[in-house]
Amino acid sequence: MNHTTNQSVLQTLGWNEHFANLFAPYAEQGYSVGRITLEHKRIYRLLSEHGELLGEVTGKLRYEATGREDYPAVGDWVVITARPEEKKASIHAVLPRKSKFSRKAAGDSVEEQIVAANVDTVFLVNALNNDFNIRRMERYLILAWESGANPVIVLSKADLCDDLEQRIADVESVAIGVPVHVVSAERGEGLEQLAPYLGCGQTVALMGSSGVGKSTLINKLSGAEQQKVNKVREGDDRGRHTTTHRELFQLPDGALMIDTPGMRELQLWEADEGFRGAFDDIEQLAEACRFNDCQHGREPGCAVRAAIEDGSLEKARFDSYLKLQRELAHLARKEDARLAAAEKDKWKKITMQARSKKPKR
Ligand SMILES: Nc1nc2c(ncn2[C@@H]2O[C@H](COP(=O)(O)OP(=O)(O)OP(=O)(O)O)[C@@H](O)[C@H]2O)c(=O)[nH]1
Ligand SMILES: [Zn+2]
Repeated sequence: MNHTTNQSVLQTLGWNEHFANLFAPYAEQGYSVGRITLEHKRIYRLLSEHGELLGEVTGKLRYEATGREDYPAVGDWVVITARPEEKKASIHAVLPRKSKFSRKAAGDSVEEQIVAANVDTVFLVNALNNDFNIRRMERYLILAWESGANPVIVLSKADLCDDLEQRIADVESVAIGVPVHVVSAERGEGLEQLAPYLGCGQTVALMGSSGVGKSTLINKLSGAEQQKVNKVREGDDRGRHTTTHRELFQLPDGALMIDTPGMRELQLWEADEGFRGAFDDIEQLAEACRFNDCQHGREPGCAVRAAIEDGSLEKARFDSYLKLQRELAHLARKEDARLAAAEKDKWKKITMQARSKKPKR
């Protein structure tokens, strides 16, 4: 492959100048680059200028990793040496992420797990039928603002809604400045509004609870025939067909869609910035409180309570603000405890090493 073909293959995967600059020092040393489409037990599927490869991280990367977040995630650009004849690659490094969605890793450990990286736009999907939930939307907005991707609200199942105006007004009251689009995937209505986010090389992720219509939407955006769009059929060496699962895949118009199970059930992870972004209205009100550290309880001169009393701030939104704030504070305390334990552990190891180096008497 000549240089221009390589570049154009990468561009269809979302490569751009930003990543090219980060990659430059590696390029000089002869490394290639790939984009992760699937992770399973630390085996990675990736797309590259050499086609699709199975990747494994090098011992050096593993050695230098301090936590799960240092390993590749779906959507990551990784520095590789490719062995195209074996369809394999060694993964040497992960390029710094432009955006990332994190959640607490499963189990008791308090560890960050990245479920999607380098997402340009996240579609926050909420159904307009009985499942409609404005409080859930606030939670998704925190995650979106924290991630660094641009949130876009997609209100689905428009065909099942008869008070559309009211619903849109409700959404706009919590999603200040966020684009809102109303669609019915089933009827194929409103989907053209999503086109601007789905240009060639753009990466889009879907977030929304079970049953809101994410799969239906993906199917519609992928063209009608494909039932399960993230299952791509392809021939293997023996000419039989095998089904390959991917969590990052290309839509016909050239966008990259990320649909990981992790995105579908994202729990809050540390999100101070995201919290401030999602509750910018309340944060701004709070600036007018008499006391800097006003808790908006019984303090005199509280601008937030005044806004609730005069009806300009909804009580339910304020309650939600407090609840999410508590949840994040709880998470932060657990994380602090984990860091303290890790620090203690480290010193224990160092002390033990020092002891073992002492000459035996
Ligand atoms: N009336 C109506 N029904 C829809 C629409 N979109 C999806 N549905 C239906 O809603 C149900 C759930 O849709 P899915 O696309 O499977 O939802 P999902 O978000 O992918 O759900 P999970 O896979 O559980 O996360 C299905 O029965 C769809 O047929 C729509 O625009 N209108
Ligand atoms: Zn106050």
